[in-house]
Amino acid sequence: MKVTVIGTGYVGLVSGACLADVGNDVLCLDVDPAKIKILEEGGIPIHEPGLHEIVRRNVEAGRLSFTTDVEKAAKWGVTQFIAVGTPPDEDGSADLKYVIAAARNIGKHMDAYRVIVDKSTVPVGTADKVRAAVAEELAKRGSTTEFSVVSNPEFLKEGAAIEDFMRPDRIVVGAEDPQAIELMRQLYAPFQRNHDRLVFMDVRSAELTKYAANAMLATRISFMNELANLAETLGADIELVRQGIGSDPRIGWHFLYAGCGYGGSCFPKDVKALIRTGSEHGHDLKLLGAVEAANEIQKHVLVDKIVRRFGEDLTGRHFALWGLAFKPNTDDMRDAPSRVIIQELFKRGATVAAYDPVAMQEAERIFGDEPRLSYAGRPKSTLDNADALVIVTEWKEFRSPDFEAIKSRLKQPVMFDGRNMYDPALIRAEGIEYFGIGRG
Ligand SMILES: NC(=O)c1ccc[n+]([C@@H]2O[C@H](COP(=O)([O-])OP(=O)(O)OC[C@H]3O[C@@H](n4cnc5c(N)ncnc54)[C@H](O)[C@@H]3O)[C@@H](O)[C@H]2O)c1
Ligand SMILES: O=c1ccn([C@@H]2O[C@H](COP(=O)(O)OP(=O)(O)O[C@H]3O[C@H](CO)[C@@H](O)[C@H](O)[C@H]3O)[C@@H](O)[C@H]2O)c(=O)[nH]1
Repeated sequence: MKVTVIGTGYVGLVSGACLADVGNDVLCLDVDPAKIKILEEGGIPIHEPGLHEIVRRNVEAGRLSFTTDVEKAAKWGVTQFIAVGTPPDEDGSADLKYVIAAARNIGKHMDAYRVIVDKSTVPVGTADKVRAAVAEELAKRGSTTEFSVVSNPEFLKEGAAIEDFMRPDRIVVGAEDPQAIELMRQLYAPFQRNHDRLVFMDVRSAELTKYAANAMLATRISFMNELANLAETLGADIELVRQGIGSDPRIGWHFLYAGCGYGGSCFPKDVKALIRTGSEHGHDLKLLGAVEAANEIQKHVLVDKIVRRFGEDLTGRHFALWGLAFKPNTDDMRDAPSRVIIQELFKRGATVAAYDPVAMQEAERIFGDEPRLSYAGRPKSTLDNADALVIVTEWKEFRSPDFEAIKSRLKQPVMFDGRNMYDPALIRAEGIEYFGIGRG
């Protein structure tokens, strides 16, 4: 099938590459010429494990190409995936300007039946807006070309995006037009391993399903974070509590890790957008308001611990910080807790030496030539003259650190572990003063 994917970010590029990998002819469009140039030259604008290889393979096979030409893109695929960003607007609602611009470009140039697939995370009712925008552009040029609009939200996680796309738990498709349903069934047939993963529903339910999933996951995390803070005061260990409740299949093991807050490009913005959708329709989603508020508090928990240990005024203090990305295996720092932690340390007069396996370039872009922030090529090199080590992202390479180096190179052996990577008893036995999240 000829497929167009609009937007070559984390979702668009992964979707385009995976759809090409199962034999489709995919054209990826982006309005950012710099991104397309990188892709055309064989590079990858983002860090996502396995993505480079799959892109390279499909470009070489002639199944995957890139363009900034909106007309070519609209005329290419019978399915047109919209996978552009939907960042929060000032009022918290999802800003649909990129989605609508993409839809208009399709309407301006399409010359045959098209299935327009909303893959971006968009509020309920967006398919109607996309349909109206396309219809308006067609009407302007007197075209009666037919089209369908389908909702097909994406559930991939950064860092595991290829695996998630290739072996999805479910593929949600909101569609009403039988021709569009059949096309989506054909397109996704190669991704259905041993059972049917396609869940067909009406468009509005599909749009809401995406927000429901993210809001539920964010709720679990905020619940565990609040409980961790309570556990700490009560002298209980949240890690043991996690093990105690996760074994109940009604609760399950996933997404129960307390930490220094959830970040990324999805949970914060999607929780906000769902709250906003609720209020627009007369529903005060109190639970989600609390989820969001608890997460804001949680992003400050590590600095609160640092202040309790070193005092409110951190002038002259220097901290080693491991992990800048919002989670491991990505260079994404959108809404990353590290950003809040670093700013809060600066505010109190401290300086920071940071290490991250892949996100340091992104941090340089965000912080510019900030003199209070330096970067090290290795985790150990951040430790020299630092008052304490602060761990913000649970990269695998931090799992078995060199405790001797931590003890000898820090001014005093103090560790703040924002992801509960270590057993407090073992770290303390090493002679390191240890502060985790909710560890009794
Ligand atoms: N990142 C994730 O893990 C993830 C997972 C599931 C769903 N989503 C959702 O998918 C959507 C995309 O997210 P992302 O992280 O891939 O975004 P991103 O910011 O990484 O990429 C979006 C891309 O779209 C391009 N773009 C914007 N307007 C365009 C237009 N009119 N035509 C062509 N290209 C255009 C931008 O230049 C950019 O390259 C969002 O709605 C997001 O909520 C993201
Ligand atoms: O037990 C947990 C699990 C995650 N997190 C944090 O939660 C955030 C989000 O993590 P994760 O969900 O793994 O990453 P994303 O790539 O943001 O993926 C989420 O958001 C995507 C975009 O909508 C969805 O497609 C995915 O299904 C959904 O998991 C990160 O800051 C994690 O550190 C915790 O604090 N505790």
